[in-house]
Amino acid sequence: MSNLEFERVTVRPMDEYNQTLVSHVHPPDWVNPKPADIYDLVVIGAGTAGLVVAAGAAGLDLGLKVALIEKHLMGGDCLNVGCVPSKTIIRSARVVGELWDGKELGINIPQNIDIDFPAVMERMRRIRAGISPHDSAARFQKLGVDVFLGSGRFASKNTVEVEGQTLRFKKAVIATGARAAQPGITGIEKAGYLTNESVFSLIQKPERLAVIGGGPIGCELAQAFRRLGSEVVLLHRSSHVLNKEDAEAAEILQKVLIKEGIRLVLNCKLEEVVTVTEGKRLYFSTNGHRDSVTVDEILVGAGRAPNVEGLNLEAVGVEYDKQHGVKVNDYLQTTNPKIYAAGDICMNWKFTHAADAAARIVIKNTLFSPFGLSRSKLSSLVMPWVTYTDPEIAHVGLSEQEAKDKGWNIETIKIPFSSVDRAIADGEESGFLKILHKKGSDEILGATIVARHAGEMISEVTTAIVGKLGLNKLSGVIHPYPTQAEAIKKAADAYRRTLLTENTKRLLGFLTKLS
Ligand SMILES: Cc1cc2nc3c(=O)[nH]c(=O)nc-3n(C[C@H](O)[C@H](O)[C@H](O)COP(=O)(O)OP(=O)(O)OC[C@H]3O[C@@H](n4cnc5c(N)ncnc54)[C@H](O)[C@@H]3O)c2cc1C
Ligand SMILES: NC(=O)c1ccc[n+]([C@@H]2O[C@H](COP(=O)([O-])OP(=O)(O)OC[C@H]3O[C@@H](n4cnc5c(N)ncnc54)[C@H](O)[C@@H]3O)[C@@H](O)[C@H]2O)c1
Repeated sequence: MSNLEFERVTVRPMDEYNQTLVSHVHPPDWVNPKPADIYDLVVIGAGTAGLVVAAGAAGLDLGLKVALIEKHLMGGDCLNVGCVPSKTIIRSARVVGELWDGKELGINIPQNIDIDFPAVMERMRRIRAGISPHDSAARFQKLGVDVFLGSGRFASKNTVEVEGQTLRFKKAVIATGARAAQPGITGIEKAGYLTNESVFSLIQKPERLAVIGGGPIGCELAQAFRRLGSEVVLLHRSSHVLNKEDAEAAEILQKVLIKEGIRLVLNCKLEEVVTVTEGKRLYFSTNGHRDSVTVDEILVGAGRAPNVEGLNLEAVGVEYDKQHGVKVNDYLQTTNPKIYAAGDICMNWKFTHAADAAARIVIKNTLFSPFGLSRSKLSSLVMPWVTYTDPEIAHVGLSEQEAKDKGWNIETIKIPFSSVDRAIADGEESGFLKILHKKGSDEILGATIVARHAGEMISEVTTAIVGKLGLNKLSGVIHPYPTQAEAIKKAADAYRRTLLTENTKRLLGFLTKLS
């Protein structure tokens, strides 16, 4: 790649922090190495999935030759325009949420909280730059990976081209991720809008912000911007936000969003966006009523589009579609048996930890499963996820609806946090824990937690599912008092109480009287 092309890689604003970020994840003076004769693995895309595959394969010290190709910023969405910047500004926004609760907790807070939006964003840029050495070109080079900066494209059944060089591979991995899907609303392209790729470059707070899409991106960022001082309208197509979550959980979050001053429009059909002197005007209808709202900025979080373009997948027999991405089997193998895929490019679970877990499967299946023996399967993963709103909504395993759809006989135990002492002390009683188990058995099938730190709690349930620890075992686990995680023990105890039939109760009563 020529230096001129490198210079075009910028992350706005190009302050000292973003310069540091770029110097790590797309160094301007990087010189692509001379390719090896043949690579055991060529990985296209250096987001979480690609990085984990490359580091895992090269880091084993088995002398494997691994090439990693990245066209933009190593670290992909997670580091640059996803988890890291979003969670960093959510942290600042949480302070405001805490202050708003101050009066209830006996602390009088001044009417006007002074929010320094530029400082919030600068802190985010500083922290992101500070984390970036972990995903840097230099670190991967040290690990023994040949890092190529440029756009990767299959040239033949066993070669990939990057910046005029040809890399021969034994196996290849597509880890090119996804980007914000275009919303397809009349006039929106002309009016202009932000996505996750541009919103973290803001240095001034938008006074009025419309967020399109009430998925994880929309909900997390709508709440963060509201708390950081923007007037926010959240426009969502369905009857509740976070479609993939338990409706009761979403309902709790919706109440909080509304209480915090977000205008929430559900069942929203966006019709048109027009630029007027006052700003960007969005016309929409909801439950048969036409309405409009005028804002300074529009943020779109309306799903993802897989990065399948420009890879020349047809030439290597890799099937894909533009909505769901690269087609893979349970072993993450594409329709070309030598080519695998991992992460957002091919999976419904679009999470960093899912990309990481998939990358580990790919390492195993490409390098350590001779003749296809002992391959790992995607379907064997137990996948938790968390939406980092306040309260957080965490989930693992099956939902009630999925269990019903499968025709499974299930029981649900629900523990409201209003019955958990620590949550009461914290003034955080509105959430709940729901655990699903097989009817007539203590086997846990899934759980949803709505709580300020639900994300920290869900791993206990995940561990129980993975380790096949049923509710009987969890009931014997001592949970420190007072913690919100006691809700899990309460659920386990509640299950054990269901084992007490009238006869056993009578027998126990009788034995107690005798002793
Ligand atoms: C705002 C936001 C917040 C999020 N928050 C969370 C969170 O809190 N927790 C969580 O688990 N997940 C979160 N996610 C999701 C998470 O970021 C993704 O699931 C994860 O980054 C997927 O990793 P990946 O490696 O599959 O793809 P990506 O991270 O998208 O990486 C793909 C890489 O491939 C490169 N590439 C594409 N085409 C080519 C090519 N032809 N040649 C070379 N390189 C190419 C791209 O430039 C990119 O760097 C969030 C996402 C967003 C947008
Ligand atoms: N905490 C996390 O783990 C986290 C955070 C952010 C993003 N992510 C990942 O990123 C992915 C993308 O997030 P997302 O929120 O963009 O996608 P999403 O698909 O989960 O949600 C987008 C929502 O927007 C709605 N929508 C689409 N077009 C619309 C329109 N024109 N008007 C109104 N509503 C519309 C959809 O019905 C959908 O429910 C997610 O799948 C998630 O896995 C994860």
